[in-house]
Amino acid sequence: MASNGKSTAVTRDYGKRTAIVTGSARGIGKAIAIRLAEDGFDVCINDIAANKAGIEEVVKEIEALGRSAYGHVADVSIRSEVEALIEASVQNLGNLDVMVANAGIAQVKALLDLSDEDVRRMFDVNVLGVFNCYSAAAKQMIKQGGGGKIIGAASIVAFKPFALLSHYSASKFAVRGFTQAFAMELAEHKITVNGYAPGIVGTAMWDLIDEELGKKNGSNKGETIKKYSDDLIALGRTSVPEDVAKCVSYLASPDSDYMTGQTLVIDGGIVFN
Ligand SMILES: NC(=O)C1=CN([C@@H]2O[C@H](COP(=O)(O)OP(=O)(O)OC[C@H]3O[C@@H](n4cnc5c(N)ncnc54)[C@H](O)[C@@H]3O)[C@@H](O)[C@H]2O)C=CC1
Ligand SMILES: CC(=O)C(C)=O
Repeated sequence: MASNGKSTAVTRDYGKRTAIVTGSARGIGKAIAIRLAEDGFDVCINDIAANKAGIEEVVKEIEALGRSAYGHVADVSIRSEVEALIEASVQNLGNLDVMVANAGIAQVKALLDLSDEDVRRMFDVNVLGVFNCYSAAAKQMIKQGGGGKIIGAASIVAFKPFALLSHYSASKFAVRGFTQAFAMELAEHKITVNGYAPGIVGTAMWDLIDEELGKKNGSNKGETIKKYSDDLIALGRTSVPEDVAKCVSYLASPDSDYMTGQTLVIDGGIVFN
């Protein structure tokens, strides 16, 4: 309170900070990258080669906010590409403070129809991809010696699977498991590791899920996501990527310094733990 009795705004300057967000050419990753830039981070935008144009657009949007941005194509399922991503980000933007392992894929298929290749691909991207990001980021942060924050994309299906999304759900359970295990082993290096668990977010991923579930239950485009949202979400609307970005902003900020090993549900009220 100022001496004239009026409250004064608290401004916090955390100095130069950088973050990498994987799978950030679109969707939730893009919203996280933009939110972190608004929070004062310089941001490395990563995605696969097919989304190079998206990477370039997000880089421009962040630069227009007055922050530095650097775009780098890499497939998170390949360890050497993740190592090169981190090295290039450090070279272009400076030391790594926050790694957001956001990239992921989904597939709608009945459990008994899944091939080895379906399961392998899902785990390569969603589990090995997160493991590669967590572990390569941790090594970089330990080398830097100043701690850091590692954050990964889980889902509400990491708590309770959705039918026809079984191998996807299992991959997100594994993300939650790795998040807890990495948190235990990295605490001594002052690195926190947390996850975020969105619910039903209107992105390209749910366009695909809506279309595939619709084919199975005879619904038109847009009807399945509407029905799931109406039936399941207490707050009564489908999530937007910015809902998730606000949660990740907290996990990336010093406000979450005393939290580690947690996976925060941000779903408008579907799963109640
Ligand atoms: N949309 C939703 O309702 C929910 C999404 N999630 C998770 O949030 C994360 C982001 O999802 P969305 O933005 O909805 O998906 P999206 O499909 O719109 O975006 C995912 C991005 O990751 C990229 N990507 C895929 N494989 C990659 C790889 N091997 N290497 C690098 N980048 C890769 C894609 O090219 C894409 O740009 C995912 O991990 C997803 O599983 C979790 C819960 C709900
Ligand atoms: C895609 C996803 O994780 C959900 C819960 O919809």
